Amino acid sequence: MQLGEVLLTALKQAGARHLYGIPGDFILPFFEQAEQSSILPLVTLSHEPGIGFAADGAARMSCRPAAVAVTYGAGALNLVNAIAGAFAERSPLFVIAGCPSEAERGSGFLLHHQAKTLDSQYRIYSEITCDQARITDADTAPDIIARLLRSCITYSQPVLLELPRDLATVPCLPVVPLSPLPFEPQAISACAEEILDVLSGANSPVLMVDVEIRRYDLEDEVAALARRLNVPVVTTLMGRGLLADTDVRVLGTYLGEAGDPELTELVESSDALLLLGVILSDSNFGPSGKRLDIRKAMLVSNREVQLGYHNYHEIPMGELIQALLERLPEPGRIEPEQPAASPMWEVDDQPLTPADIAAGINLFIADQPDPVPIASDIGDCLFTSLDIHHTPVVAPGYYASMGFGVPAGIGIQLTTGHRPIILVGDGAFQMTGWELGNCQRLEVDPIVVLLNNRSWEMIRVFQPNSQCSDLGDWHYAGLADALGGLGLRVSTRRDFRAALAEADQARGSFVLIEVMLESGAVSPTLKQFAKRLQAKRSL
Ligand SMILES: Cc1ncc(Cc2csc(CCOP(=O)(O)OP(=O)(O)O)c2C)c(N)n1
Ligand SMILES: [Mg+2]
Repeated sequence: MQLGEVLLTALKQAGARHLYGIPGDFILPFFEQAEQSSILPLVTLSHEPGIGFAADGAARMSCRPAAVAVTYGAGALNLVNAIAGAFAERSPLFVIAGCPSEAERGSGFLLHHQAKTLDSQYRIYSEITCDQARITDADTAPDIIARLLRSCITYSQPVLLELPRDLATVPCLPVVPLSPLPFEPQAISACAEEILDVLSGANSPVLMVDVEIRRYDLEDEVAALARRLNVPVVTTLMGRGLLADTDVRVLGTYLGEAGDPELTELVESSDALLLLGVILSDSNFGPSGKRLDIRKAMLVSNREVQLGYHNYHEIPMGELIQALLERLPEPGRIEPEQPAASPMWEVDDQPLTPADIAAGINLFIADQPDPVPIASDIGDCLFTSLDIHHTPVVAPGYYASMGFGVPAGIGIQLTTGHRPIILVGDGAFQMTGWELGNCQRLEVDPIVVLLNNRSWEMIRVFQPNSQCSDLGDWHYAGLADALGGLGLRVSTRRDFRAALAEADQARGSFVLIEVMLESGAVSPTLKQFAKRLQAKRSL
């Protein structure tokens, strides 16, 4: 096989389902191989940020690595922000960036697409990937690819492979996958027993879960652990929607003083907080009323366990959860929780609020036979998604880059086959919403709920007299037809309900429901969140 085909085969064997990318001359031989070999279906969008967010959405929802291929310099550097978000939020993306051949490097010319030096791309990516390598010959290529795949999967973070344009087509031996990184079984046992000691001696233990339990595809195991521990379960902001496909009763999302007071008190007064897969970020803990005493918590994250004043190293979360389960009795029969009665929703001519959007979507999801995954962008749509019950949600709640929602929704439908609902504000839609123009060609048909408040409202919440936040009214629903979809502009609860029903029947093309919000209409959670964060910053 040729090196490019060996790489595609190894990516497929590691779980990648598509190759996302935008070509350029430095990566063109590899693109040709991808097209001709069909080892991985090639997905192109219109702009590298879109490609990165789509691959990220696919990786997060499938719990498998996603592959992204771009050209040298202009392509790879255009992709940087999406990869930085994947790095921060622990999403396993395998980035293949074209680069000059040895002969071109020695030409003495400044090469097109080069930044400061020929190695600038590599150095920039070293800041947003957990491992990097440049292929220099076919002999070492299989081991390099095997190492990068193991790093990508082990740490659930992006890696960079630089592929010189002249090497994609050289003959190459297959990749032999590396065995998982070693760990110490005794350390796993000691750690599990210490955690169980702390939990059994506690008065108010609480289990908090976050994105890593999905990244390592451990939601079912965590659900079994929650049943056996029989302790209250909450998620972080980023972990919203976790365990939705299990029978575990999740009490809700911890939002500190911006959230439910009882849940906040339960978490902040706990004397044994087990943080499984939790990222200690300001978005997850910023609005905390009193500073969480992390020494009273047990943090399991990134192959480390922090317990009181000591740490365990190289503790794979899956191995630890298995060790805990082995030491806990099977639970008694648990009555499956009756699904919460869908809130009665007045279908009237009242103007829509963000809370109405969540209520309408909850009712829509309750009527659907298939799962309805949610992709949310940043803005008040993220806080609106917190009120959407029991469905998997993918959102950049920590790195918080705008533009994630629409492309991520496209990637989610490509990888799961389920029609997603995409929540996006008008500002973020202006950045990457145009990728909807690719839906017909890609045969995906997401339902997009666009919160049009004609403003960067989240900016205005933090800076009320902001003039620059005014965006004007772009009439987004009117653009849908030109992009190959159906556009519906709504402003009342009755209209929104009818639009969702119409969208449900309109398969085969995206449906853009443009929700007109009154100026200043924001979710109570965003208001509280901003107030809390500002109060802390002014200390
Ligand atoms: C790539 C990037 N550039 C700027 C920013 C900073 C920001 C965070 S939220 C926001 C306004 C979002 O406006 P939108 O209309 O989408 O939503 P809403 O607030 O509900 O009205 C900005 C500019 C971020 N997060 N990412
Ligand atoms: Mg807006």
